[in-house]
Amino acid sequence: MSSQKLLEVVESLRLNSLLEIAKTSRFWINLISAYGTYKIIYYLFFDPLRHIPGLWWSRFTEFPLLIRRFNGTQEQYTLQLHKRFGSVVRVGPHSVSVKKVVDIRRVLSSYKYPKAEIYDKALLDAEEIFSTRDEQFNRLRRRQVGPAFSTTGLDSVEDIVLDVGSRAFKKKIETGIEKGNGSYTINYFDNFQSLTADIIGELAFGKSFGALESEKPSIIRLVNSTIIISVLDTLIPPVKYIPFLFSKYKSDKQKMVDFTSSCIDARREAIEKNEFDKGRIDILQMYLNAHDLDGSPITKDELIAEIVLMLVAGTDTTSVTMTWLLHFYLMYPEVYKKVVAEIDEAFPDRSAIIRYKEARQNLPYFHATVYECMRMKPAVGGYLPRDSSSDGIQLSDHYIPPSTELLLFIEGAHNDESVWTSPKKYIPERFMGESGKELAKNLVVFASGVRICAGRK
Ligand code: HEM
Repeated sequence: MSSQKLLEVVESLRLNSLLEIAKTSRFWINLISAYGTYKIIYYLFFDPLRHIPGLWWSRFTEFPLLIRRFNGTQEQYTLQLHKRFGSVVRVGPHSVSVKKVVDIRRVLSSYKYPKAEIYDKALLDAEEIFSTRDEQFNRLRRRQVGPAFSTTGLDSVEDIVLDVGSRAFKKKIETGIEKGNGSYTINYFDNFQSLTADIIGELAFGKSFGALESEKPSIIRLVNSTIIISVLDTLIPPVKYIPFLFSKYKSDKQKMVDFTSSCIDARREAIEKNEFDKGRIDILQMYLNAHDLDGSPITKDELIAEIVLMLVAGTDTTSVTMTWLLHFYLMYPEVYKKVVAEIDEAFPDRSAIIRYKEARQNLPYFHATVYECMRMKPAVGGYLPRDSSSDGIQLSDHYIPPSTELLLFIEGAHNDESVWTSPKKYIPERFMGESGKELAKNLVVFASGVRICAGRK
């Protein structure tokens, strides 16, 4: 027998005996005990997050938190955890929830603590301003689109916004009341959603979607499908490669892309034919004028991704906020009466449309009610996940080691007793006067710092 053959026999014998051992229950009991012992020793003596308070399971898994995310109780649950454990709470093997405004603002103040890995999955395939974790890329995009959100930019489109927004909505309600002989039933969330989509349509796609006039606006379905299929692609990667799975959502997403592409072409054509108003500074125009880091114009795929992102980022956030504001007015009629009295006094002509600057200057109480609404019901609720960077970070009394996911808890910040008195109560007056202006700086409804919401104005 050659030495090679001998070696093969010995190998197979070893393998066979190993397989025999693996068949015994004792082997598995020993293996599990060894793993358990290793984990216990690790979590007691070596786990870098072992000093952060939290429930015992958080050392092993984030699963219980995930369940609460899906059943819609994450916010109340995390608030309870903070009440019990303090301003920084461990909620998973590598993640902590952060509640204090001062800590959250510190993390958000610089690019040193980038968006966490979860953002890597963009809405469409191309990188865009929101999901990028790259500082240079984000700076570039913010610079490029910035003029569209500046005071000059917003002034240049205010009439368009008023036309597709306030005037269109007023007309719809008046017509409805007329047709209904003085009575008109309206789903205000749906209408706010359509109205917001139409405005973003004008600013980012170059035309209103006509959603407000439609009974069942297809653009809302396309946006929702795009979000759903993008989330499914992220959670279950094979979905992307099996054509018949969730085909309706996939086809809607493709329609969304095709539609956006046709809007970009239409604007380009209007520019070529000199039919475009050069004084108009909007999102689409800013991106059409922009160049990438290497000096080349933004590609069509990148353009589409940026434009669709604006619609997704702006529609539900704004309409949910408007809906909550109306809810608060209904729940607190005395607040509503004060708002109406303030408007009547500053703008006695009820048929006139109030412009942004006039409202800003003359309606402090109205603005206070909006701030208080956003404090209590932030449209982007839950967590903003960030990475603790390669140096780690000191937050309140805790040092958070590198590579930890910092879950910046918005409702937590908006209920931080060191900042807000009686945080559970709706008190718009807290935002009045000079002290109110200072207090408003503690709102993180639009995040804060370098990645603050680009569309917050
Ligand atoms: C009440 C309305 C809105 C709220 C509460 C809101 C909230 C936020 C928040 C919390 C973020 C940070 C998200 C994170 O870091 O994960 C954000 C980012 C962003 N928002 Fe808004 N948003 C609103 C409206 C809008 C509108 C109308 C637009 C555009 C038309 C917009 C565009 C963006 C963009 C582009 C970013 C990404 C900025 C960056 O990462 O540099 N948002 N928004």
